[in-house]
Amino acid sequence: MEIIIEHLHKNYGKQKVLQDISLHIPVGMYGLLGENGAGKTTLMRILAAMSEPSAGTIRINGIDIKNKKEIRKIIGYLPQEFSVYPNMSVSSALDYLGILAELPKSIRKERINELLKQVNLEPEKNKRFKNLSGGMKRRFGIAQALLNHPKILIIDEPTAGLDPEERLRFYNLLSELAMDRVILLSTHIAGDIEAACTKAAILCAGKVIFEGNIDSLLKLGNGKVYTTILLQKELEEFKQNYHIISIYQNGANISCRFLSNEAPRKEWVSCNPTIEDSYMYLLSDHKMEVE
Ligand SMILES: Nc1ncnc2c1ncn2[C@@H]1O[C@H](COP(=O)(O)OP(=O)(O)OP(=O)(O)O)[C@@H](O)[C@H]1O
Repeated sequence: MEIIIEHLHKNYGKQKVLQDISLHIPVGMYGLLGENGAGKTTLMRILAAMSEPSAGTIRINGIDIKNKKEIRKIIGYLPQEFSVYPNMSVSSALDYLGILAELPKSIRKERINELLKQVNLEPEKNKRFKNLSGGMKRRFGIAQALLNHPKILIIDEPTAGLDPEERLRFYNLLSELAMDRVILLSTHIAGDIEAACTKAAILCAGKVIFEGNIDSLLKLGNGKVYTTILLQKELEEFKQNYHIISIYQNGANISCRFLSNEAPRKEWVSCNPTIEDSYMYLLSDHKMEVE
């Protein structure tokens, strides 16, 4: 089970939304990280056979992406904005989607009960969709994506709007599902990738600027992250020279976490990078190269 993408390009008119993307996505959870507009949804829609590439090849479990009918049989897709008829109950909405997914009537009821258990929505099965919490709606979204036992699951921004507890529950569910599947999930939150994935790719303005293990992503920030104490009046000038990650006001002083390529100064304290730090470092370094 794998997704192999080679030299993929996608243009919308003159806009080059994806440029020369080559990725190998194996079994397990794989993160696709990037800022708003980086091209994550565009890539996912192409992989879900809902949009056509402008150039390049994609094979999913050896099947060419051009073979849309076969591809759709092995893929489950949860789009960023997923909704069903708001007044339908959870179980009848899943039944309706099961009909659309061409699940035979003889197995539909059993499959839906199985899925409701798997995503922990059984107690909610008679609730109207519109009355589910944000996290429950996302879990419903996973259930509908799993209707056909897909070996590949593509999930766009899974935890947008979820509270930390729901987010954790959602990732635990995905981890279970990733044992024997390819799960590709997109996010603009670096912490999500760290919590859930072993491998990731980072997209910036339609190009892959990193691909590899989370550990090697983390290492990119080594020796680049510092904290220092500034006075309020020093902050503006400091901002001009360094990429600030966070600031914390403490009376007249400001504690500032920032990125630097320079040799450390005595008033700076070196920090171990978080995945967010390394991601910010990679993005700012890439943008400087482009400028
Ligand atoms: N159907 C379309 N027609 C024209 N341009 C599009 C279309 N879909 C996306 N784009 C453009 O492609 C670029 C990438 O959009 P995309 O939705 O793939 O980014 P994203 O990384 O998923 O962003 P977000 O995190 O905000 O969802 C954007 O500039 C967007 O405006």
